[in-house]
Amino acid sequence: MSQPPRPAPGRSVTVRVPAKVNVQLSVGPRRPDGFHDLANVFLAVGIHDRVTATTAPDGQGPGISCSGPGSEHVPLDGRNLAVRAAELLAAHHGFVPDVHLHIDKDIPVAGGMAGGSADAAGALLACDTLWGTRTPRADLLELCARLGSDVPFSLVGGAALGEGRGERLTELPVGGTFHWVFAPADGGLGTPEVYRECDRLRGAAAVPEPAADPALLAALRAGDTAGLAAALANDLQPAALSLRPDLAATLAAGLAAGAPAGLVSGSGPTCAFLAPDAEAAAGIAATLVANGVSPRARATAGPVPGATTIESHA
Ligand SMILES: C[C@@](CO)(OP(=O)(O)O)[C@H](O)COP(=O)(O)OP(=O)(O)OC[C@H]1O[C@@H](n2ccc(N)nc2=O)[C@H](O)[C@@H]1O
Ligand SMILES: Nc1ncnc2c1ncn2[C@@H]1O[C@H](COP(=O)(O)OP(=O)(O)O)[C@@H](O)[C@H]1O
Repeated sequence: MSQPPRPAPGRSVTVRVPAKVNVQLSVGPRRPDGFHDLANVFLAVGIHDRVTATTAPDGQGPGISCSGPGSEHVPLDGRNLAVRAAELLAAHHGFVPDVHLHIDKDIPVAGGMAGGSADAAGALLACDTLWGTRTPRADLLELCARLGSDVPFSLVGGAALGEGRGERLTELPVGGTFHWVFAPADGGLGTPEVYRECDRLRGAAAVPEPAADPALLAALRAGDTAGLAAALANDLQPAALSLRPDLAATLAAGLAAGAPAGLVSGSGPTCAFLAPDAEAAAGIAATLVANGVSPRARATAGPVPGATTIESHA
């Protein structure tokens, strides 16, 4: 094994990485490998985790710590996707990583907003910058796809259509800013469990191949909130509602508070609502907090950029 370029101890790089909402999640039949082909229209939104990579003493492998809401549910060992990302990047370049990773979480954990994927993409970018390994973008995207289906999008951000498992991205033009309210729920939903429930609910019914909705893509391109509201669709929503029937009341409460449309974000249980503008979004979030439906409801907007270095002392 070769040695990494070794910045002085204590050098650090901080990357911020956005959450996502799936404005369309079209799920095809279960594949022989257990995954499902998707037409997954991702939008990156302004809720971010921060990943800081700091040079650590030799020979210890990656260390990990985590702060912020829900951090007690994040594994602090080799199961952590950020740790796996650092190990994978180091192996790609042929060395053993000596790095400490700190994750400052703001993305709801196990919430259907790709928090773990964000941390993986953030760790890849932070370590690549800290180590000066200058990994080509195409290689970084390939490493992302090995870490998880959603990880490439966390690196890229903006809006994109994910095909295959969701890892094959085509960036999408967006003609404006969309305003959102996110209503996190207590507890999480396991992604594999939600896909399994989707298959169970479908039973023997024929499942069409997944396809992106042209009306939804046109609404994104035009920055047309009403058009996007009419086209929002999530094939995993019936499964998430079957596992968490309480989410139906959250969706109804968001509409009652004035949102033109709402849906479960990805595999859930976070619910997402579109709003006509920033002021309306703030009002809907305040209502959901005040009536106790979602004490952590918050307003934000998208699209926003993918993983971005915000501090470098390397
Ligand atoms: C549902 C989505 C929507 O964007 O995200 P979340 O809402 O959970 O964040 C994604 O498809 C989740 O992507 P990600 O969380 O990266 O999944 P992976 O680690 O690749 O796979 C975890 C498990 O989910 C299932 N899975 C995932 C992707 C896919 N196209 N088909 C699947 O069936 C498989 O059971 C797989 O073993
Ligand atoms: N860095 C990480 N942050 C959050 N969860 C992580 C991380 N690494 C591994 N996990 C695991 O991944 C699971 C899914 O978390 P997350 O990615 O936040 O949700 P989702 O897949 O619903 O978007 C968590 O239950 C946790 O056990």
